[in-house]
Amino acid sequence: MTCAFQGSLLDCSDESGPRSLTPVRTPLAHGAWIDIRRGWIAGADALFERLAEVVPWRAESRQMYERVVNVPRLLAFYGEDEPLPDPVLNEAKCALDAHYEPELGEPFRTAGLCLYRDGRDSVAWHGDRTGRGRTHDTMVAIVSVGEPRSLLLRPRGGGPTLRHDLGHGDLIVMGGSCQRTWEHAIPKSGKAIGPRISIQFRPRGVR
Ligand SMILES: O=C(O)CCC(=O)C(=O)O
Ligand SMILES: [Fe+2]
Repeated sequence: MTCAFQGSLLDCSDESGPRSLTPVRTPLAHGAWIDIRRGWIAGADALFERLAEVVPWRAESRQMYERVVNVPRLLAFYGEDEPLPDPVLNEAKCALDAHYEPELGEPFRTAGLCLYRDGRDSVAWHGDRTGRGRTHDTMVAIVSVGEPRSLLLRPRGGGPTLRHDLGHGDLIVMGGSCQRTWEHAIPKSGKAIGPRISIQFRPRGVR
């Protein structure tokens, strides 16, 4: 993928697309950290509408003991060579690479998309530990559009839970040892909550 946009466009907040990438870093215990950039994507509501429409959302099911249960969210996955479903996601990936590649040592390669239709959709506590995230430091960058949902983080060995409400173009990057020493979750909510889409950019071999 080529990055055909000028750095200065990033600061053009009337345009849709990523604004300047000026995250605030919070070090966590055990060598993990998170970066947060609120309202990173301009035009996030329109991006939500386009993604809800064009992405081929799939329901997944999972064997749970002797039952097959539906995973309570819709999913789509774009592998390394697959075109992303919206040009703003290309711009976001290029901006993430420009900012993080010197530290990460490699570009982000894949994009996983999740659609939480309402407060009943959720994802249980987990680390992105399929592949290299289990053994190596890495980064997972998540862009959120639509209605904010709480992303919870807690140390794997126990400790207080952190909570960040993410939506409307917010960016969070989980880095360092976060996928193996911490867990994250999007809990169900009993409130009437509108839909949210998250876009997770990951390097090769991290899932
Ligand atoms: O929706 C989110 O922000 C989190 C998604 C997530 O943790 C995952 O798909 O691995
Ligand atoms: Fe995850």
